Order: sequence, then C-alpha cells, then structure tokens
Amino acid sequence: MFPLRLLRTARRVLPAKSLSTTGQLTDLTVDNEGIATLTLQRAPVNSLNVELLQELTTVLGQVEKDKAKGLVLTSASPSVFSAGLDITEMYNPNVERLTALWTSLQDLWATLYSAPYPTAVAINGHAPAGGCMMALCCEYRTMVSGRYTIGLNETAVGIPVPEWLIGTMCKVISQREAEVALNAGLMFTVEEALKVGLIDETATDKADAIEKSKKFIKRFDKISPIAHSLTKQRFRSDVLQPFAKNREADLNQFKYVVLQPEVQELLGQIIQKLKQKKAAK
Ligand SMILES: CCCCC/C=C\C/C=C\C/C=C/C(=O)SCCNC(=O)CCNC(=O)[C@H](O)C(C)(C)COP(=O)(O)OP(=O)(O)OC[C@H]1O[C@@H](n2cnc3c(N)ncnc32)[C@H](O)[C@@H]1OP(=O)(O)O
Repeated sequence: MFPLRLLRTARRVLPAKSLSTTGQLTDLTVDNEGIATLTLQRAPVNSLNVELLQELTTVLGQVEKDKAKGLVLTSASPSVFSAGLDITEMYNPNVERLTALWTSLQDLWATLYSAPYPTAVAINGHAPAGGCMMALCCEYRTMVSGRYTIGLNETAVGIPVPEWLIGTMCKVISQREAEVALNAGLMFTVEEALKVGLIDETATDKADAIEKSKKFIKRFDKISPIAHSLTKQRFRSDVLQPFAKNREADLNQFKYVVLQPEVQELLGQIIQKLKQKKAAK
C-alpha cells in the first residue's frame, strides 16, 4: 500500500496572494501559475537550527495541502544557499535540543524527499552538507555559476554520513563518485558538480536559476499528478522505507557521534576558524 499523501489527484492554480506567507525564517510566495517559491531567509548563511528546520517542514506541508503546481526552493542570501546544520547547535549541546535538531532534520528530509508535487532548487550560492542535502531532495537542480561549492562534507566536520543521505546522493551521482567524495568530505565546484551530474544546469544569476527551475516544474503541466507522484515514490522508496524503520537508531547514532570528545573538539575548532575568517575579512 502507498501512503495516502502520495495519491495526488489534482493541482489547483490559485491566485498568488491566497497561498503566500512569510514566516520569520522563510518566505513562501505562489505565482499566478500556481508555482510556489520557498526562500530561506535566516541570515547570514541559512544555517539550519531547530526553528528553521521545523518551519521549513511546516511550510512544505502547507504547499502540499494547498495543491501548488510545484515548488522552487532558494535562498535570500546573495552568496550562500545554506551552510547546512547550525554548528553551534551541535557544540556543547543541550541533549534535548540536539535530539530536536536531528529529529527535525529527519522530518525535513523525509517530507521534501517524498513530496508528491514536483520540486526544483535554485542554488544561489554555497551549499555544503545540509544545504546539499536539501538540494539533493529536489527533482531538478540549477546552480548559479561562480566561486561556490556544493557537497556533503560531513566527514570533514567529524560526522559520518547516514545511510539515507548516502542513498539520496547515489540516486543523483554514480556510487563511485559518491563514495570518493563522501568518504573524504570533498566539495565540488559548480563546474565539477555539473560534470558529475550533481546539478542539472548552471544559471547566470538567481533570477535565471528560478526561471529554469520553473521551466522544469512546467514540464508536468500535462502529466497526471498521480502518475508523477507514484512514479517518483517508486524511484525513492528503497531509500525512504529503510529510513522509516531506522529513525530511532539513526537518532541515537547521531547523538552518540556528536557527543564524542574528539567530535566536540573538531566542532570547536571549526567555530573558531569561522570566527577567525570573519575577523580577517
Ligand atoms: C549514522 C550516524 C549519524 C550521524 C550523521 C550526522 C550527520 C550527517 C548528515 C547530514 C546533516 C548535515 C550536517 C551538517 O550540515 S554539518 C554543517 C556543515 N557546514 C559547514 O561545514 C559549513 C561551514 N561554513 C562555511 O563553510 C562558510 O560559512 C560558507 C557557508 C562557505 C559561507 O562563507 P562566507 O564567507 O559567506 O561566510 P562566513 O564563513 O564568514 O560565515 C558568516 C557567519 O555565519 C556563521 N556560520 C557559517 N556556517 C555556519 C554553520 N554551519 N553553522 C553556524 N554558523 C555558521 C559564521 O560563523 C559567521 O558567523 P558570524 O557570527 O561570525 O557572523
């Protein structure tokens, strides 16, 4: 049996104003064709803390409920799509908050990865770790050309990559490319990302990236929503189903790893480095 939420029967085209909302950390607008644009706006780098993760999942639920034609994800920052998980949430953490952080990340991944509507991302800047994760969940990736990087660098910050995220990456680039990159926490330049297929096309700027993303969403105008959502589900179910069974173990492993003294030391060093970099600017 398929989860009921995947049986998407019709898309509604509502006037822009009826669906648009602005949360504190995100902005949702819907154009006249019914395409939703969700913008991350947690300055300065859209790092994913508990509140941003939860707000994103709530807004995605609203996009689904309102039957938008599709979703474009982007960021309000001029040079960063998202810096990934908020490192300060993992350093000397309160364990309850650490639990909420990982549970909220799991919720966001599961909701975006299994979204029954078409999804595209306009990556307008750096997209390390959790930033790359959100991009990988979408069905189409456009990235603005420039000196930006994208990739899953978790091992570089002392965190092993969970199986569901490895699975998500291996659906997009070859297992060989993924293994080489993830084991060493390598980041890709825009050109490298295009070459390995991590992104689908480049864009000249954010407006161009959004336009290209919308063009992708419009490909589904003549496709039955049920045919689209069930086919998407079938492609992704081998990653989604084991994840659903192992959520608790995944959470426990994350907490165990993050609380190791050597990981705490590494996170402290990264925070220091980021501070020094800022001071040197
Ligand atoms: C089975 C086992 C389970 C365990 C599995 C666990 C995890 C795996 C999977 C996925 C989850 C995701 C994990 C993560 O996302 S970890 C986070 C990794 N992120 C990074 O390493 C990015 C670090 N940041 C940067 O590289 C750069 O900031 C940037 C994004 C390239 C942007 O550079 P720019 O020059 O534009 O800005 P600054 O560097 O000057 O930064 C400005 C400002 O933002 C602060 N900041 C940057 N990144 C973060 C961050 N990730 N969290 C919190 N804060 C961040 C930085 O300190 C500056 O702050 P200031 O107060 O000085 O203004």
